[in-house]
Amino acid sequence: MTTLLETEGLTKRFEGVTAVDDVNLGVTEGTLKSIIGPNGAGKTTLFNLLSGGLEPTAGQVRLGAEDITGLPPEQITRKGLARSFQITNIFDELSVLDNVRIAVQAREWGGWNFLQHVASKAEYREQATDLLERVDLLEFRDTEAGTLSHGDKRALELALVLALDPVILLLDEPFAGMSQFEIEELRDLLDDVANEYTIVLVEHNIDVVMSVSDAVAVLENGSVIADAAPDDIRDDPRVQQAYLGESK
Ligand SMILES: Nc1ncnc2c1ncn2[C@@H]1O[C@H](COP(=O)(O)OP(=O)(O)OP(=O)(O)O)[C@@H](O)[C@H]1O
Repeated sequence: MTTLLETEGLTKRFEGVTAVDDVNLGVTEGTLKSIIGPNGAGKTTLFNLLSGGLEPTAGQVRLGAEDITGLPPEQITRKGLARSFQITNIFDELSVLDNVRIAVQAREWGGWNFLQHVASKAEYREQATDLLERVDLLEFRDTEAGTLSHGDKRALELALVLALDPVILLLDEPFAGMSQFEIEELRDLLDDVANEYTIVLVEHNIDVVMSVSDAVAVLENGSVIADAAPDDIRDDPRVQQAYLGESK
């Protein structure tokens, strides 16, 4: 099986803190890998190193055979690694459909700066409609995006990421702040999307992680202390001590 995304010796030091410490991770094509760990373990920092938001102090990030270390986020996105933008990327006053249409068009134009011409292009509209169907939001196509429920905004956000036509998706705590009902809906959607895409999920919700992941990497103090199938992670005493025990 092909490793699509890989880090080697990835390290990020802030003043006095090694947030990510010599991390070697691989994400196999077609799988969903979750990254978990207690507060301050380095998950967000790792996520930002993978997606280009931060430059590492040392080490490498590879997408396929290509070294993408230190590239700016837009370039990394263009190479096929798309990260979720945590709702802030949604245009509240625009309709749900227009939000996705702009994202599709941004991809075609190679970036987010080319928002003109959005009104007329039938093919963008068609692609956007397909994506809304994909994330079960078609019934809300004409709704103002800002009025969607929290859960539906997450689904819209997923459509925006898919609009970039990625080879790999990085999702940063998509389940945060959701009701149980919304969690279950988004989990089903994620499960479905995971059949088609390679996904990296940073997530606090252990139940979700255990049910959707093919593999789980556990960070503690910036280091990977375990990286295995969910069942093995559940049974790993170091993980129980570092993380799972904490949430009980
Ligand atoms: N910009 C920064 N400057 C200095 N220290 C930082 C910076 N960003 C993160 N850190 C430190 O790096 C460590 C890892 O933080 P990070 O936010 O990556 O952890 P996390 O696992 O995402 O935590 P959480 O689950 O609370 O979001 C922490 O000790 C944090 O205080």
